[in-house]
Amino acid sequence: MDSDRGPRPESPVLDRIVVATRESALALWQARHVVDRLRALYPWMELVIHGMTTQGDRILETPLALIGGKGLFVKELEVALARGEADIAVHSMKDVPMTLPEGFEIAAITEREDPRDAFVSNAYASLAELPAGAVVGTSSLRRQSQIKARFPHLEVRTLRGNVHTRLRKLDEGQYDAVILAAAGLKRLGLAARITALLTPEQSLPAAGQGALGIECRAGRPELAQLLAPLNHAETAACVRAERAMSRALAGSCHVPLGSYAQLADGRLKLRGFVASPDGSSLVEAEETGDPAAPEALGLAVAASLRARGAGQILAALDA
Ligand SMILES: NCc1[nH]cc(CCC(=O)O)c1CC(=O)O
Repeated sequence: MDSDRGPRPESPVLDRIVVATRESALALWQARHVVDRLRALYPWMELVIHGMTTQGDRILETPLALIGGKGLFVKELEVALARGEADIAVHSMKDVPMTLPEGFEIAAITEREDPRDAFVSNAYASLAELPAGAVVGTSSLRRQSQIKARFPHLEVRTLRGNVHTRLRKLDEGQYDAVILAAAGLKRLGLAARITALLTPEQSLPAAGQGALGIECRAGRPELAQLLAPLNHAETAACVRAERAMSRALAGSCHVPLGSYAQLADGRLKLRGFVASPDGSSLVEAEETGDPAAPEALGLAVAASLRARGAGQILAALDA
């Protein structure tokens, strides 16, 4: 029973996968990327993209931290999975809450694109060159706290919307510079807009930045098995360490924190920071551990941060 999609197994358990995605240009790129990879692996498979608008896309002016966080980009896609309207959802791992709701799993984490933050400006070459009072656009507490701690003479202003909207607001002159994820710009063919890449010392990335996660309902082993080849083991180890650190510090987008792991010489190195939103307090820590036990490393860095005063910063946020 060969179809025009090429040879297929005698009796496939699954011959159609519906992919739920948001409809921003970046989300669609990410969904198509996963579809292309699945098509290369399973040419006989029918692959359907199911575009959806989420709360996070509808509420555009308010900083996400004030309206329920980045989970707003994920929840509606999970409802589609729960209802059986879609089989998988493709997310930027940095938008995925640190604890998934019961009944869902991340079946694969794809190879990381550039995890760094990018400085984008039409007039200045780098953060260091911005004059006192220059206006930098970002709505991420993580980026804001680091800029305020390291470049206290700059003014940080809210910037929301999808990648194209943010660049338009820069080009209209509303900001002297904006900070965006390099991964998003590169995926959208906008790498030429990157004025400078920020080093991890200037702006430590968010947990999971640059990696995609493929989510499905738990308890679908036949689906999980089809997705497994898309998992990139090194990226997954890094992202698991980063997320464990963030989770241990009650990570959400209400908390300015960053977490960034790298593999080198068979060891996993994880750096993290926690800061107050205005950057007046910022603590950093770094530990090295076994890539086979990434969560343990995440917990170790969280403990180091607490030993350096992260607990007080977190307590002040709750107050
Ligand atoms: N918060 C929105 C978001 N989620 C993921 C990315 C970029 C791609 C990625 O990190 O995988 C972006 C845009 C940005 O932060 O500039």
